[in-house]
Amino acid sequence: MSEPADAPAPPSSPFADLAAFAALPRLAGLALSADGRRLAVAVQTLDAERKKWQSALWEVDPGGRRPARRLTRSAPGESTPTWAPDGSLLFTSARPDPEAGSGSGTGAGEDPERALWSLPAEGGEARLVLTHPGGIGAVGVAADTGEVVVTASAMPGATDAEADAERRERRKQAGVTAILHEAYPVRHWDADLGPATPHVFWAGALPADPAAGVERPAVELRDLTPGAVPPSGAGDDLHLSPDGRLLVRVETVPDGPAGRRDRLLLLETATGVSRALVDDPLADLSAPRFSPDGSAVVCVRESMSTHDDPPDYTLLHVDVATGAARELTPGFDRWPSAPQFAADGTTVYFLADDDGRHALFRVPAEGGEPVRMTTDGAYSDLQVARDGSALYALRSAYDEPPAPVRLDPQATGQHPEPLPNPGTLGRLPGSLHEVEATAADGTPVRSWLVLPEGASAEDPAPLLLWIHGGPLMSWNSWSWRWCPWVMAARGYAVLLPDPALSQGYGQDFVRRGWGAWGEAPYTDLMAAVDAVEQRPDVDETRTAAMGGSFGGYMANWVATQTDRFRAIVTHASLWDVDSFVGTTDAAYYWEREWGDPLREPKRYERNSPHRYADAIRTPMLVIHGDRDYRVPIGEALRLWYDLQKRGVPSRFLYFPDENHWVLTPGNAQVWYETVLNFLSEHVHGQQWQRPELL
Ligand SMILES: CSCC[C@H](NC(C)=O)C(=O)N[C@@H](C)C(=O)N[C@@H](CO)C(=O)O
Repeated sequence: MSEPADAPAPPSSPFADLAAFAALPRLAGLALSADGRRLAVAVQTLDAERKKWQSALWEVDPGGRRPARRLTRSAPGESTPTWAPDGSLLFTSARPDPEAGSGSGTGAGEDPERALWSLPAEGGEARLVLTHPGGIGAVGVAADTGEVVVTASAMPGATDAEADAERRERRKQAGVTAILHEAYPVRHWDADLGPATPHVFWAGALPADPAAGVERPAVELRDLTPGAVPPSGAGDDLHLSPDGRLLVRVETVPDGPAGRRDRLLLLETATGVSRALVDDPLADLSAPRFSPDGSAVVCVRESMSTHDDPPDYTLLHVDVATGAARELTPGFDRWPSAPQFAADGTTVYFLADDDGRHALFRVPAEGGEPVRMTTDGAYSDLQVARDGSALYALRSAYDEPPAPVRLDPQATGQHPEPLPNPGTLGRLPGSLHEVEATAADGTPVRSWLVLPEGASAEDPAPLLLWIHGGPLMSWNSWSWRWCPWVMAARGYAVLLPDPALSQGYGQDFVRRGWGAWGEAPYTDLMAAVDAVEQRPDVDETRTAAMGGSFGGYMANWVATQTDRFRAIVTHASLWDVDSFVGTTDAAYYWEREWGDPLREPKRYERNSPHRYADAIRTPMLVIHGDRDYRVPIGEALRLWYDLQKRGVPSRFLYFPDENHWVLTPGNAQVWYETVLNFLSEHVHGQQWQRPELL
């Protein structure tokens, strides 16, 4: 948690200048080399034209001594860093092959698809390793042998890359982009599913660099999933055993006429023969990881939610030979994720939301009590040193963007050591506090509160309630997309509450809001606002509310229930829950909770904001991207029409080519600019300023 330092705030905080904010480096995707001596991290920065974020790979010293250094550079950028046991660094990139024409498959004059590249251990130029007409997705490397699997989308009926490329070309030449679906679902986030389907391909041992003048041998891809069928295909969630003999992967299978669920498959890489490892009709399985000796797999089991019960998560320890599975975290009242074995296989590390943090835990592989190892912050990309000496991860917090850290594999209560990296920020324009309110039923509701510099009883700050999405999530990590510091730099206090349905407070806290989104989640939010409005440094007469996705649902709901806010911003929001559930990319996910609207209309009638549109008095800013398949654009179109029809002062910021998020720097800047101008108009009573570029 940050407290204001004695030194005055730098006058030119990047959070006060949207262009400078967009230019801050953003870190993601950490990878530790097999010898534990090198870390690679992907760093996004603006491209030369400031039109897109470009990802490059940087090396970070695990010892914390040497400064980070940039390893790769190209206009399309590089991502998915993965070390091979020989010390070479594999990554994916859509950069052109300097040797195009030598049989690499990326022809001159065409935009190449994302391919697999290798940067030699000793440095020098990266070389192109393999391509596929559908582009390379995930990359898996066997820890001991260095053998490689990749995922790539293949056209139906194509038996090799040549046939695949030919089928794509025929569609292109004929001007056909249509997709014929015969099964649900048809879209995912912002991607159309089909006609190509993801497959897993075996690349095996990658050939060593040839001698000068000798042509590089082509890598043959063998399809390990020839039966992958639309719409789901073979996903990216997979892991190779250390000896490369086995692959464990998540397979999505039909669950009823229009439902899907995920099971674990075990596959022999030499033969492609596979068997179900965990196939549970009442649960989704994910995140499988082999033990260091390959005899066991640890994975996440998510029980399928029902009309009455939210999902619950646990870790399974599965014996590879017999398929016998046992729960590793029974009775643990948090939702474990991203499990991994310790170097000696005796312990499993995992992450879980806990009390406004995304903490690192460990549990004995034999089973036992999970132990929380970290105090503050949110961890991801955990890397286990093979000699057991250290753990590495990206750590962020509400007041710190993701950065690499070193952790002790044993200690609890850790404040890990930060490693030199290119993403370190200067001072933030305010301070972060943790606050607690009490709901009407006595349940504690905790929130983060960002206070701008100078907020005091003499000069109280206007308040912005920011509601998180999910809804089964928690405010616990840095967000570039929902950055409260941009608001703090303009003098707003920002309240980030975790109401009923949030993760990290136990199953009963989720259950309080299940199927009743307009009840406890809403009243918890109001309790949190009531409590901070008592503070002398917060101005209870100048308040606004905003949220995205489920948070947008809630912003809409708030608009229908109270006039206490001066303005409401609703991004990618659900308005008519019935139409949302039927048109989102995974309708079956939501119908488990909400029910079929024709047979069980009650929840829809009680909790859908559109039914209470007549009650809205608060000015609203509606924001939506047309390529949002999670919350389809129809929600915003109808909300906007309903507001206009009723004469509610409102504006609609429409992004024709953005998705659920806003992913380009220019659009992200006008997103913040429009939101800030809308707040200035209604919270501060200033003249509306139309952003110059809109
Ligand atoms: C862990 S909560 C479930 C997320 C949910 N998943 C599906 C399959 O729909 C989801 O995407 N919910 C959105 C409506 C939402 O609120 N998304 C949040 C979080 O991803 C957002 O901030 O966009």
